[in-house]
Amino acid sequence: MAVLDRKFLQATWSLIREYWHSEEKWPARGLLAVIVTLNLTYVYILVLINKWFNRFYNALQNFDKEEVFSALGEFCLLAACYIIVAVYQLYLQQMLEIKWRRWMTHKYLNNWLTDRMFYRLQLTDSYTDNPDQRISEDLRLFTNYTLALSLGLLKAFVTLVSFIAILWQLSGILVIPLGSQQLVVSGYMVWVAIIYSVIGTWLAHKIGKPLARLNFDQQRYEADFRFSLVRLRENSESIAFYGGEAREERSFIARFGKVFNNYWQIMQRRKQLTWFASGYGQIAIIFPLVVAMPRYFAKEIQLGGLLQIAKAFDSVQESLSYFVSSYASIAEWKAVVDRLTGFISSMQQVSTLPQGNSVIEVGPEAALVVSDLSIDLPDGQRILSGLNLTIQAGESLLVAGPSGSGKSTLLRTLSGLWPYAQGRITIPAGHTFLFLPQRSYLPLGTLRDTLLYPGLNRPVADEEIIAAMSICKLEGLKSYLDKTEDWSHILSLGEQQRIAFVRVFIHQPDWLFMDEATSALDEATERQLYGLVQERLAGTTLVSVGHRNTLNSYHKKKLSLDGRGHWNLLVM
Ligand SMILES: Nc1ncnc2c1ncn2[C@@H]1O[C@H](COP(=O)(O)OP(=O)(O)OP(=O)(O)O)[C@@H](O)[C@H]1O
Repeated sequence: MAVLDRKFLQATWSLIREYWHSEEKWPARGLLAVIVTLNLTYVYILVLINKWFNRFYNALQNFDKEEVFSALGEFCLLAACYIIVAVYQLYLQQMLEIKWRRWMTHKYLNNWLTDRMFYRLQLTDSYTDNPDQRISEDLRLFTNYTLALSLGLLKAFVTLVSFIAILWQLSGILVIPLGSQQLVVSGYMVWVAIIYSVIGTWLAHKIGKPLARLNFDQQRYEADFRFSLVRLRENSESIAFYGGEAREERSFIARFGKVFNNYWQIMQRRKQLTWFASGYGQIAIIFPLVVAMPRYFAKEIQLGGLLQIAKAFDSVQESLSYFVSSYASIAEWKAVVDRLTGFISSMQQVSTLPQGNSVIEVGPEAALVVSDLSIDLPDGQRILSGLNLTIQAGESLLVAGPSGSGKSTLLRTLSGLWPYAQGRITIPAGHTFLFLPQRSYLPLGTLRDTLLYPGLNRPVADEEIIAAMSICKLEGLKSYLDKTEDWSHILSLGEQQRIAFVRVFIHQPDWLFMDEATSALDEATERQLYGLVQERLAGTTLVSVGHRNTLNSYHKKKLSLDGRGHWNLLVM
């Protein structure tokens, strides 16, 4: 099967092997062993039921009442075992699946969040669409398909071996007269089943091959469509102000158009596959009876034998046709593996790029020393060239310059986020740093969680939080500390910026970097907050980015950037 090529199998194996060699390997392997045993038991019960058919129908044909009732008793026993095995087989398989998924999800989340991978992925060219979907959806599908398909394959194989033996015994010998010669075929029903299944598999492959690509695309289009809807929800107010509904609707319709068109192609393919698979399945019901009938009419076998042959043929044919019946699932599984492999290789590619913090080192001085620092854009354009700067602890610096001149990018570089920088930045050992972006991030959760974000390694009493809220003029919100809301939609931009100042007063960092952190506030509030920072965090070094002239008076030095690489440092 070209779909299951060597490269795909290698990629799948490298996805699979991690869990089975992890710290959870022994419980997982134990559980798998139980599931495999149940699968084998299941096939064994099927073999017993197949033999039972012979006994029961022969008893019926011979009007042997006693034997019929005894066979019915045997059937009850077999059915009870069958039910127990079927229930636990599925239950334990699902248990293994969710444990495997949990392990993979934790691992992928960790990889995505370590070394700011989530940020660096979107900075680089190595574009991975919807990483969130890789983690939430594809890992689920991967564990589900991998277990279902591999256990299905095992079951098909064991069924095949068991029933080929039975079918071979039951087939007897077929003698085909060829003129004056005779062709003697042993186990002819086995050969018929093999030919029937090989033709079926080949045809299913021909018809179903494009499904792998189509399923891959479908997942991506669905995710893009969903993501655009989420963006509307998140930016509802801006869109409503702009009156952008018509533009949004056009874009939704265009995205959904891709979902629709791709699904339409999937439908067509599935229709062809269903035409074929159901026709193939129907023929399989009658085909063995017809082929085995000559021996029945020749009175070589009884009715029970005929039915047993038909059932055995069914089992052999069904397991040989495993690829036909699971073609759609295999195609989807391949799409999932391709997406996960793409995601992993993007992460690997990004991890080989220089880290944003590769220019940063820790030094003994209580100062931040920038030596010969140059910053580029991802396309190689230089926006800052050869910056030399020393900020002593306790000093204050304002970074100014026209919009787009690279002020925020300088802050990103100082915080170790921006990978396109050369030179050296020495930061003081043991000092704490806090960076406030222009748009304060408000996580989902209670107001208390939001105010303490990203968390402290000491307990913070409510009194301390409320005191910080009061000086930032947010005491009106103190009754909402335990309320869970989407705060970024409720609070005004100015309130959100004041929340960032509450964080400053609670975290009390040694170094505070603020990127236009007061841009949404009136000048009086800005003055009050800067005054409070100078008064209450007297030892804190302040580095601000901003346009307003009012900021000049809170800083001792001013660094001006022009966005073409030049810079100028002024002591005020
Ligand atoms: N992830 C990115 N990929 C490509 N270019 C980027 C990226 N981030 C920023 N830039 C570009 O870098 C330049 C500097 O951006 P930056 O945000 O540092 O400017 P700024 O001086 O802070 O502007 P403003 O005052 O408007 O906030 C801009 O031209 C911007 O388009």
